[in-house]
Amino acid sequence: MNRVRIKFCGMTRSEDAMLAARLGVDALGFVFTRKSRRFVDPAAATGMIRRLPPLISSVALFMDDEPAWIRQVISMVRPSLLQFHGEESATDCEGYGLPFLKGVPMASVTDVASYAAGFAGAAGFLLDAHARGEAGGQGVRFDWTRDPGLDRPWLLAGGIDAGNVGEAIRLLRPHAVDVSSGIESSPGIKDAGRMRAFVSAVQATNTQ
Ligand SMILES: O=C(O)c1ccccc1NCC(=O)[C@H](O)[C@H](O)COP(=O)(O)O
Repeated sequence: MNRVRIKFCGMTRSEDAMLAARLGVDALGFVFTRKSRRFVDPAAATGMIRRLPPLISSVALFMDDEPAWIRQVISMVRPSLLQFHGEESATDCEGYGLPFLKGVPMASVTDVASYAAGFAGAAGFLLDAHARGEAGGQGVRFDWTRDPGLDRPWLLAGGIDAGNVGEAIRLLRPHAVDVSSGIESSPGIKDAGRMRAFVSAVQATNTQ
């Protein structure tokens, strides 16, 4: 069975990013929409990313942001991937020449496969609990008995933590899990113990 990948999202501090790297996390998300409580300045994110060891993906997250801002962030940060969390169209998402993930607002989307079909160029999808127009990173989960029916890679997000990620993986077998609130002491401030526990819980499912 494939190893389930891990993405930590909403990184704002270098010490958290470095610990995530040591723990073997596959991807780190940096939130560049000012709608977020986890907004990080692109210069600060660039510094964090440059200190990371090779082969860890950096993901730049936006939500209905101005193209000029997105281009500015890309030219400074040089992320591996983009993540769009709002009402961006497929054309919007494809316009930057980088692989991208599209967030799926599960509270509003009943047919996930049809939604995904509208984004043929997506590298993958991030299924999150919130409704259309709402920010992610709320620590809320969706109904994990819903089969998304996707034949492309997707990340499970929303309300996962060390205590429930094992159950989530067993039920859904996502390509990856994405967590923000579940490893934090407050928005954007990651907790070392919660990060360690989360990675251990995911690794335990990889040996089952
Ligand atoms: O994290 C945010 O503040 C945020 C704001 C606006 C749009 C998206 C946002 N986060 C998206 C993510 O990828 C989160 O990691 C995902 O929603 C899971 O969050 P959580 O339920 O807190 O683990």
